[in-house]
Amino acid sequence: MRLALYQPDIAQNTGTILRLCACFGIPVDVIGPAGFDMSDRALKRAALDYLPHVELARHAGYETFMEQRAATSTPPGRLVLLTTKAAIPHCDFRFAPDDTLMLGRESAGVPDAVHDRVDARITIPMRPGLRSLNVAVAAAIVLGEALRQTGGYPHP
Ligand SMILES: C[S@@+](CC[C@H](N)C(=O)[O-])C[C@H]1O[C@@H](n2cnc3c(N)ncnc32)[C@H](O)[C@@H]1O
Repeated sequence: MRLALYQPDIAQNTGTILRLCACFGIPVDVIGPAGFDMSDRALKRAALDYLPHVELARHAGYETFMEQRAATSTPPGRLVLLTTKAAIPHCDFRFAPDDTLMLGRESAGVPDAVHDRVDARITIPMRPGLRSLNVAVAAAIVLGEALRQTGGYPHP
């Protein structure tokens, strides 16, 4: 399991997600350009001292991210997009241990060209009329379900 953040624009959210992934041993891909620098104080405040404990890969853009995935010696697994514009509820989706869960940017999600290129799209069901969850909250909800299904929680 991996998490990918598409052009994140709020440092606190990325810091919170990095801490989440440090705790569960989940590698993170940050797909640029991001709306902040990785040395941002707000990111560090949210991630606390967990940053050295997360495996972080940074990519200049979506194309380089996809090229790098294709270049790995083992098949990269599915790219699963979390989006409010999907029909499959995350609880009904069968996760696999090699899935990469991709989250959109806070301001605009992902562009149509990215939306159309992923292997699967899933949504966290919400009450009608409300726009979306915070990206870090969405990451925690889906990562929790994916780890539960795949037996991927750490076994201390
Ligand atoms: C603040 S939301 C983005 C809202 C943006 N206006 C849009 O139209 O996508 C940031 C990201 O959190 C994730 N997210 C938020 N709520 C979600 C939900 N109910 N289901 C799945 N993903 C969600 C998605 O990855 C989304 O791109």
